[in-house]
Amino acid sequence: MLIYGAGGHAKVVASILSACEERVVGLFDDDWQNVIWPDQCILHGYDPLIMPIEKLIIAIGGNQARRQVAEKVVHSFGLAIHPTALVDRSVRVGTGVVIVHNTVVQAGGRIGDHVIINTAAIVDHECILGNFAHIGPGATICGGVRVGECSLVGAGSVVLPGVSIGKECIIGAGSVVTRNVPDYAKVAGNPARNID
Ligand SMILES: CC(=O)SCCNC(=O)CCNC(=O)[C@H](O)C(C)(C)COP(=O)(O)OP(=O)(O)OC[C@H]1O[C@@H](n2cnc3c(N)ncnc32)[C@H](O)[C@@H]1OP(=O)(O)O
Repeated sequence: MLIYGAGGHAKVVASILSACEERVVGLFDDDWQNVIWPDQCILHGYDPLIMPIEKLIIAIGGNQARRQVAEKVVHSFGLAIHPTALVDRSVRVGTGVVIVHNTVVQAGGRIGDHVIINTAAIVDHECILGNFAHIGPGATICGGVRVGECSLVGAGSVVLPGVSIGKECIIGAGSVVTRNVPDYAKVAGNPARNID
């Protein structure tokens, strides 16, 4: 597997791949000359001609940055799903998705492309997560929730059943989201309110 990015999230992705006994054979980073990476692999700026048939994961936590990289990458995308993640077999998982240690994704879910479901998050039944969404560590997304493209649900937040979060929203860490959230909103607190 190739990974793009060399920060903290990339280390988590490498840990997942290692648990899956999959080797990181190359790492792309825009600042590759300054990258110190513990394992031996090719380090380079993005180049579509390097190992063109190897799959790639964009290991960048920032949603907008991950989307920008996806627009230029020519490689096809892989998946990184930690063996401790419980993903119901009915869940439709997109491409480039990263599902971290000790997560649960319940029946009937749809996970868009390049979504991150971070450590110990719970995504309950029939949730729809848009492309490039990020569910932060320890967040609980109750049943039937929608999270729009490129939105972040901050660490430890709770989203109540059936709530719809628009695109490019930020839900502050530790929030309780009780009502629908419009596109581009930044909300936080219990109950979550606009903080822009
Ligand atoms: C592995 C990983 O690390 S994955 C990382 C996942 N990331 C996260 O969970 C981080 C989520 N980010 C946050 O919670 C941030 O605080 C944000 C994005 C909501 C707000 O950040 P900023 O835009 O910089 O806002 P800022 O810090 O200036 O705060 C604005 C106001 O909102 C309040 N506020 C900020 N965050 C929160 C929060 N999580 N809950 C309640 N209130 C909050 C602040 O106290 C401040 O209130 P005030 O104006 O009365 O003083």
